[in-house]
Amino acid sequence: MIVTGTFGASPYRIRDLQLFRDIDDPAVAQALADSRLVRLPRGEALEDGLRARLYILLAGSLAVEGALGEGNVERILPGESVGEQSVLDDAANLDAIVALEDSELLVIEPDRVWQLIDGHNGVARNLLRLLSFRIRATNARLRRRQKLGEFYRQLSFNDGLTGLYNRAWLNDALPKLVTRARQDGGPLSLVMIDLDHFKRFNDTHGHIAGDAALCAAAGVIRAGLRPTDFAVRYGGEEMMAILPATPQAQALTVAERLCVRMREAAVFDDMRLPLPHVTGSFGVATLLPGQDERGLIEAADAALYRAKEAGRDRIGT
Ligand SMILES: Nc1nc2c(ncn2[C@@H]2O[C@H](COP(=O)(O)OP(=O)(O)OP(=O)(O)O)[C@@H](O)[C@H]2O)c(=O)[nH]1
Repeated sequence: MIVTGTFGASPYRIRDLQLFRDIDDPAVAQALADSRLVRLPRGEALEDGLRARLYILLAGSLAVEGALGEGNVERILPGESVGEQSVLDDAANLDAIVALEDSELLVIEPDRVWQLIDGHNGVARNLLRLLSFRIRATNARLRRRQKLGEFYRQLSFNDGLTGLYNRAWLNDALPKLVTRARQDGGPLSLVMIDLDHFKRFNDTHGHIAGDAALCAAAGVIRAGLRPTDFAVRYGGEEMMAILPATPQAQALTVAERLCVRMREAAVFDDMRLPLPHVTGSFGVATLLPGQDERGLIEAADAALYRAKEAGRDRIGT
């Protein structure tokens, strides 16, 4: 950063600067006459950015990476200012300010800023307008970020292939569902589902056809549940249906329905040629008093094992 002179000796005029918009008072220009001008070569950072000063860009352009960080860069163009908030609350300016091209800035020391605010209503009004604009812009950015965060959160809870909830979702949601069931004293059932001889299906028809079969099975499960139930891909070719407020007998009916529909579901690969149907084995368990989510999963797993042992394509309890 190189000091190049003073504002009074420069060709710049206050009417071109946002903070002095609509102010045609020679006293304001006079108050700025001995304020320094500095040159910031392209790529260089404003080193004394930690000091509470007001900078007005006269030529060039700046990138300001604000407190929101993470690539949230604001571009400052000639006539615009940075640092006004630091001057007002006398706090360090933590923004990283870098010249995007060779730039020239007017530096106004905090005492001078206050002098201008106290002495000229127009400056105070313009400053309020600038701050209001910044608050609005920051709020809009935060809202966008919040929406994006929610979008990625949803994405991180879904299985990319089948669109069902994934294991991360299960780890987060199942303990809550168990706690709620305990508090309400209502039943909670879980159906563990495993596609039969899926290795053979993959080996015979290829992995892509296997993916299509997984999607078809997921579609059967999703379509066969109530809106209050949850369909999860537990891992590989294992899926799960979580049935809140559902006693064992009703859960068995649901599992039976899914088993029949899976047996009948058409599976297509990319060539749109129908492939052999896949079947599934189902293990049903209902939350017992004192049981936690782990115990519930283990009980459903054990029931699934019994269905496999009994010949597959059926329900185990
Ligand atoms: N196409 C495809 N296959 C998968 C995916 N995830 C797991 N698999 C396959 O699923 C198969 C599971 O095989 P096993 O665990 O031996 O079970 P199985 O052949 O279904 O046998 P049983 O469960 O005893 O009926 C393996 O071949 C895995 O490669 C996937 O995302 N896509």
